[in-house]
Amino acid sequence: MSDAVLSSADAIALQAEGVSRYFGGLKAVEGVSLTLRRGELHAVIGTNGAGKSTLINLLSGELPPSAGRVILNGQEVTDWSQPRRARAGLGRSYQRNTVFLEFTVRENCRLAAQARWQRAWDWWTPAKRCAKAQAAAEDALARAGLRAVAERTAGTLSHGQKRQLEIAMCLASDPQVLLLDEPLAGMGPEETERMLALLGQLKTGHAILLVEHDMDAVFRVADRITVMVNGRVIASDLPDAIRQHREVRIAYLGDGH
Ligand SMILES: Nc1ncnc2c1ncn2[C@@H]1O[C@H](COP(=O)(O)OP(=O)(O)OP(=O)(O)O)[C@@H](O)[C@H]1O
Repeated sequence: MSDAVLSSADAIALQAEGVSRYFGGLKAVEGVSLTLRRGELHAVIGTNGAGKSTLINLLSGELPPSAGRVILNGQEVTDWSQPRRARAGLGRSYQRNTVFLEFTVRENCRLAAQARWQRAWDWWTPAKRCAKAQAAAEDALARAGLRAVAERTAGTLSHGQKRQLEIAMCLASDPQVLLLDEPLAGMGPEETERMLALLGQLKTGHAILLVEHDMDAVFRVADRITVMVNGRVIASDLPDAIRQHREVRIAYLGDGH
């Protein structure tokens, strides 16, 4: 079959088709299909161990699926490595902090940008002379609202600023699709507000898949919500419909009324 998958809507940025991942006998992700559109923030929620991070790993290419297909911008990428998917426009952030604490905010962004364009490089050229990576890093710093602290050592940032920096590092690789794993974890109210504002802005130019436990935040920013329980999708709909969804209320929100 041809790599090119015909898509009726150009707006579709990323698709999972019947994606599964087994760890021995454990079905961590089972037959998940999901569509992520440009300009959309699509949240994936579910209880601990529901398979959300595993799903992100399958989409980003960090884990191969046991079954199913992943399609990025109309092209099947199931067999592509994570770096190859990143070069094709798929960016991700992690639950754990991946910032280099001893480097400045700007240096962290430049490193992330360099990873994106390394193929086009002469490795003997010092990093700071790579104009494309520099420009991408500066743009990412500005979009993430971190210009004022660009020269600060990352280790001196607040927790919320570090999470913002992670988003900036993701943006520095110039992705069209952002996979964000719990960007609000451990944030106070003010930091949460700042991050939600940032996500709202980023939505315009990106397709965003957000895994998040903060339900208030999810229902405020999400255009669509997919609910996972025990590796499976039990509902995928607009936020208002998810709120009313009986199975979701029983399985996840804790009541059936
Ligand atoms: N590398 C692995 N090897 C074995 N089991 C794994 C592995 N990664 C995840 N699992 C298991 O797969 C299931 C789904 O885990 P996953 O981390 O995807 O859930 P999650 O929804 O992201 O949970 P949380 O909200 O707690 O982060 C869990 O039972 C977990 O223990």
